[in-house]
Order: sequence, then C-alpha cells, then structure tokens
Amino acid sequence: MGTTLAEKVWADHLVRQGQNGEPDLIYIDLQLMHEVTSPQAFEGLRLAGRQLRHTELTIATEDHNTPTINIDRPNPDETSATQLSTLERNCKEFGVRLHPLGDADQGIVHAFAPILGLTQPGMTIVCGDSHTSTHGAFGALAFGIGTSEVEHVMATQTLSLKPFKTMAINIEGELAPGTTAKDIILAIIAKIGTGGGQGYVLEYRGEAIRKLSMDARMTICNMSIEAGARAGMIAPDETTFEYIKGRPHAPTGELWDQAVAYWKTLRTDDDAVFDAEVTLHADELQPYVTWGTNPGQGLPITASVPEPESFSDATARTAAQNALTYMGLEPGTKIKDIAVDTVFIGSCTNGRIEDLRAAAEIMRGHHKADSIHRVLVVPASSRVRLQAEAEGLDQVFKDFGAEWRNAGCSMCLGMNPDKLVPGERCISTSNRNFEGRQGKGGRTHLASPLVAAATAIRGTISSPADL
Ligand SMILES: CC(C)[C@H](C(=O)O)[C@@H](O)C(=O)O
Ligand code: SF4
Repeated sequence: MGTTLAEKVWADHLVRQGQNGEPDLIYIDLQLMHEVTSPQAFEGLRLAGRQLRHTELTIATEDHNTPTINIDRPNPDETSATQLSTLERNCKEFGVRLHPLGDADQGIVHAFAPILGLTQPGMTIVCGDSHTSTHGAFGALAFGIGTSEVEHVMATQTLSLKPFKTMAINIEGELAPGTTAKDIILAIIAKIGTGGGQGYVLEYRGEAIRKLSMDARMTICNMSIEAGARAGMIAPDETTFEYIKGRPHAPTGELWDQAVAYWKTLRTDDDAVFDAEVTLHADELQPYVTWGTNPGQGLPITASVPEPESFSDATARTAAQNALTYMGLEPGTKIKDIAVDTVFIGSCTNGRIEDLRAAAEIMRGHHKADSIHRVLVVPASSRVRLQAEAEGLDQVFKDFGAEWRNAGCSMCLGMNPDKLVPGERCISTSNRNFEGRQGKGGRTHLASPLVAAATAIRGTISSPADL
C-alpha cells in the first residue's frame, strides 16, 4: 500500500521508531521563534547549562508584541517591551539569528520565513505557535509546539511524537469570482467543526487547490489549527518551486535540481489510504463570514444569523446562544445587514502581498464609508510592506481613508496597542474570532480581504458583488 505525503515526510525524518506504542523520535529541520513562547525555553536551557544543538536551525522574529506605528519610539506597553528585550537578549546570548522590529526581514513568524525561502517542501518545521501549520502550504510538515518542546528542539533538534492520523480534504471544481482561499477554509471549518481535525494532518487536494497561488495556499493551511488539526499540507508542485526559486535561502545550481527532484516525490501515492476524507465543491462556495465566537460559526454571506434552536446538538445550541449574546446579534438578521465599526486587513492568514493587492483593487477610487470608524491595513511582514509601497498600494489605502501600518500581528490579537474597545465590531481577515481576541469586549467577524474591503466601502458586511 502506498503512503500519504505526511507519512513520507515523517518517514524521512525518523531518527528512531518508537517501540511498544512509544512515540517516535523525529528530526526537526527548522525551528521558528517569536517573543511570546520562547522566554521559558531559553531559561530552561540556561538553567541546564546547555547550548542549542544546531544554532543555525532556529530563527527568530518579533511580531506579537510589536507596535505598528511609531516603531522607532519606546514601546508604550511595559510588558511588551520586556518580552521584546528578553528575546533580543536571549538571541544574543545563545547566538540565534533574530529579525527584530525595524529589520527589513522582520514580520509575523509565518510570513517572514516563506519570503526568505526558509520554508521548503519536505521539511519538518516547528514553532511555539499554533499557526505554524501555514508552512504546510509548501509540502512541509509544520506544526505548533509547547514551550517545553521548544526547549527540547533547541537542545536536541528532535521531538518525541506519536504519528498523526491523516485526513484528505478534497476541494473539487473551481472558485467563482469573488470567492477566495479564505472562503474555502472557513467553509471547511464550518463543515467539519473546530474539533473535526483533531489528531489529524489535513492534506488539501483537488483541482481548486492546484490552481491556488502560494499566498492563497498559505491562507488555507494557516487555519488548519482552527479545525483542531495538528497540521495542514499541500503537495508541492510547479507553483511551489516557482515561488521558492531565487529566494535568499533557496538552493542554487546543482543543489536546486537535486532539491526539485526530491520535492517532486513528495506526493500522496494513488493507492494510499487516508484515515478520513472530506470533499467540498469550490464552485458552490460563496464568500464566507463568521457570525459567532469560534471560526466554525461561519455562513455564506447571503445567509442570516441562525436561530440557536436550529442546532439539533445541545452543545452547539448553547454555544450559538452565548455567541449571539456576546456578538450582540439577533437571530434572523441578514449577515449583509450587520454594520461594522472597524476593518482589519492583515495577519498571518491574509496579510500577504496578494491579499493587499486584492484589497487595494477593490478600494481604489473609493473612500471608506463615513460610518466606518477605522480601517487598518497591516502587512504581514516588512518585505510585504516594502513590496506594497513599491507598487503604490500604500497610497491607495491612504486615499481610501485607511491607516497603513508597519508589519506585525497587530489587531489579530490584543497583545499590542492595536485593539478593539468593548462593543466595537470588526470585520477581520485574521483567523480567530474568540471572545476578547481582538481586545476585551471586541466583536470579530472573520472574512476574506475582498469582503473586508467591500465592507469598508459600504459600512455593512458586503461582498465585491454588492458594489
Ligand atoms: C501567542 C501564540 C502562542 C498564539 C498561537 O499559538 O497561535 C498566537 O499566535 C495566536 O494566534 O493565538
Ligand atoms: S497574526 Fe495572529 S494568528 Fe498569526 S501568529 Fe500573529 S497572533 Fe497568531
């Protein structure tokens, strides 16, 4: 019997196979790092008097606690300032490469690495961050780990793990205009639920996936964790190789040819069997928007806020009831009738250059609705910011009445000054709509950059087709 892509990458990194139900020992090719989940790991190494096993295989950036304006001034938040200075001190002491705030390669951990060509097919990549699944878009086995595991990887370059189960997610057909990778993943999570992927590596396959750019594939893999999965992967193909070629860390010359030859073997065999399989038809998809407080509580934009009684499952019913109370929504309200205060375009889900281009395309020649309080456009990495500025997108955003910011996690989560105030309603291109996620009492509707941009023009949740 053949094997799946995930199983191939796993097998190629097996240091020692676990006996009698014990976990396997897996080699880790790359560890990415940020300020939030690294301090205790460094402290652990320090206390044990250890060094990194492979200093060159851990690379850090600053993203969660960084402000996105006045970055040359002292951080206004003391805790954030301490987090950042601690990372800087730790990286210096242990010799870890760091892209700090102000560096041209600084950015959200899941955005800066692919841009540098650090993320490559067939690698095992870890980070103390759940959205590490993003890197699976390249056919890497990439997943979030806890702080003690971060320390373990630093010390040994390995991890002790039980193999993941495999799930195929087939996306057949083609996306209609106005629908995007974000709608695919929101629809998947709405279908399988926030626990549907638990224990699995998801492999996204099918015609719609093959046609997606790398930026779009990253959007999909990014949110695998929101379905509860350990990781998400897409088999590498010409689109992948084309993206990597010529990037600073991409192999060159003969090594490039060897790499591509290996990467081409990284696909699920025709006779391989997945532990589970789900199919979705891209051509039937509409733009998706969440109405609740978990990423699975999403619906097509033309739907109405559901009645909690419509859920047959008691837990789902209570969850819907609580979500509606928190979100300040009445059942039966058309999603398109919901007025928002704030628009956030950014994050490791949708802050890449193609997302900004798509948003700018819609905003060009328009101005934000008067009822919209603020529109934040935040590039996922400093390279994306530079690229956008070279293309004049920053001017389009500014003319529109949006704020053009420096790179970072920004309003994706309330760990930096970009926060919602209680009751503020936001349409956001990020990946989590949990209570308080974007600031205490803030209300989040997840959507694509196209929907966010159209909403900024009309003031109520809208798709480009409504313009
Ligand atoms: C802070 C970090 C550990 C966290 C994560 O693991 O994902 C954050 O990035 C998030 O998106 O909630
Ligand atoms: S942008 Fe959001 S989801 Fe991504 S790493 Fe930052 S906080 Fe986490």
